[in-house]
Amino acid sequence: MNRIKTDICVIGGGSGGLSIAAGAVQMGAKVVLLEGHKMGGDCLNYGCVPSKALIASAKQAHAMNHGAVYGVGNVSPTIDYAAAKDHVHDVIAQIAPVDSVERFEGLGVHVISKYGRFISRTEVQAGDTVIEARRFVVATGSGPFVPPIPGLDGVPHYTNENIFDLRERPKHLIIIGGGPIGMEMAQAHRRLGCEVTVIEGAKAFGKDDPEMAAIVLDNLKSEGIDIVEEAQAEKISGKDGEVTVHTPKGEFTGSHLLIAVGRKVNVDKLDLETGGVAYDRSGLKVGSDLRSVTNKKVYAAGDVAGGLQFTHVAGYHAGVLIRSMLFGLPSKQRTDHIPWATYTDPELAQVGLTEAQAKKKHGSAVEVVRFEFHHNDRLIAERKTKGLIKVMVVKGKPVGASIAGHMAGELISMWAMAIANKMKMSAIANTVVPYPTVSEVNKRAAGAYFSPRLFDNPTVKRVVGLVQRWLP
Ligand SMILES: Cc1cc2nc3c(=O)[nH]c(=O)nc-3n(C[C@H](O)[C@H](O)[C@H](O)COP(=O)(O)OP(=O)(O)OC[C@H]3O[C@@H](n4cnc5c(N)ncnc54)[C@H](O)[C@@H]3O)c2cc1C
Ligand SMILES: NC(=O)c1ccc[n+]([C@@H]2O[C@H](COP(=O)([O-])OP(=O)(O)OC[C@H]3O[C@@H](n4cnc5c(N)ncnc54)[C@H](O)[C@@H]3O)[C@@H](O)[C@H]2O)c1
Repeated sequence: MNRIKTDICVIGGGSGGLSIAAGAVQMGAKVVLLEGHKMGGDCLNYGCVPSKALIASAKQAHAMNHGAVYGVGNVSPTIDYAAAKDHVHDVIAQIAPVDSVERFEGLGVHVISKYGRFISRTEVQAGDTVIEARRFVVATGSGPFVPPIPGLDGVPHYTNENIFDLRERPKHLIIIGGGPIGMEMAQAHRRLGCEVTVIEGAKAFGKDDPEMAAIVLDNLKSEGIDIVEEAQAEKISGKDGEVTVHTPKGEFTGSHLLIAVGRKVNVDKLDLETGGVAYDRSGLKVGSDLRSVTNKKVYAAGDVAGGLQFTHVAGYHAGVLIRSMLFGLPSKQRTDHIPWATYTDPELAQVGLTEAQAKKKHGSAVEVVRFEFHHNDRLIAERKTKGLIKVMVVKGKPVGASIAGHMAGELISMWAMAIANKMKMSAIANTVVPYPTVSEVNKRAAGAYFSPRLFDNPTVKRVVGLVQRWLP
């Protein structure tokens, strides 16, 4: 058995683990990184990257079919589903070197391509190596949760781990789960020529503001996606090529089945009990400093840390941990400024509190300002006018923003910056943005906050009247 002593041992080479390893080694720490499967983790191999690449194929197909309104005749594109998957894998391959063993070894990280498990409170074993570290970071991510629905075991089905390898185009894809994975995949497949049915046990986009979700859902339905809400999948039957999902709202039969009902954290290979690391179904039990509540040598990052499950959150955790592990400085995570976006068309994005959450927390102190996308000149030119921004404001400061519409995922960043830095609405209103850009919707939302204060204010009118009489 080999033995290694190191400053930091990172378990998991996905979004969180790689950010921590790269940051820590470049700042002078000795780092060992354990990855039992593919470097880059879920985001690169089975998540963000392949899903956004497939969405890009779908967007292209949709554009070809919808050119006439711009004076460019509609054409019915020839869709080669297998070639779209080649594009997906080519995109993964282009990004993979950044996350590769070679790159990390080049940075000075000792990479061990094995799964790690705790063999004591201070040691982890990976293959035939025992690593003793001053600090461990568990960044083992999550995988698809496959629910125990009767009959599912006996029927072929897909998850995010194998849908990107499917090369025959599904005639009719049934998706169980109307969260971000289900809805992104639903629209991508619909636009690539599949019939699509989404079966959702509660409300689709249930974590988002219902008014904003409705804007996106209307569009998805108008593209021909059948979305059945409040229809819990209770039983599955069928065989290869003909799968039936039984729900209280009826039976739905398709050719292929995708399961997208949430995530299960990866803790089973870790032997956390032996490491004295407490955990539950949502991940390691950590404080706001991301440190295990039962073993002070152990920290968590990313999906396994029990909070929001996004790549940018895993990256943010890396920053929080580096501050505390490398410099010994107090460092806590915040969650009020974390944005997220779902990359349907139109997109759906959120940061901070939704309208309902803001009203619950701040009562009558919250003011909600709105701006509809169809007033934006650039969006009119692009014919992308379905959309709305709502900003929740308390004492002149934004506490949340919700956006449904073209480029919502880009637009939300300005509000994430404002909330992260406790900026006032005036900071957005005072910013000059180029005309004609979609970003003007942000400024117009801030303007909507000040308009009544300036234009419907009798004192302002009186002052202006007086000044005008005296000015030469
Ligand atoms: C279909 C899909 C689309 C998504 N789209 C987006 C998006 O657009 N934007 C976004 O922000 N997020 C998106 N996400 C979420 C995002 O992928 C995750 O939040 C992110 O990958 C979490 O990073 P992580 O480092 O926590 O875990 P992961 O990236 O999953 O990495 C964990 C790594 O740990 C390894 N591992 C596990 N156990 C061990 C062990 N015992 N020893 C050694 N290695 C181990 C695994 O093999 C894996 O490589 C998407 C997810 C899915 C499924
Ligand atoms: N654009 C992005 O950033 C992006 C994209 C995809 C995934 N993700 C991440 O991955 C996570 C997981 O996504 P997800 O969509 O799998 O999960 P989710 O938890 O967001 O949604 C799952 C949905 O499945 C429904 N459901 C559960 N059991 C059901 C059943 N038996 N029958 C019918 N419906 C059922 C739930 O009501 C829920 O609406 C997200 O929360 C997010 O953190 C992010």
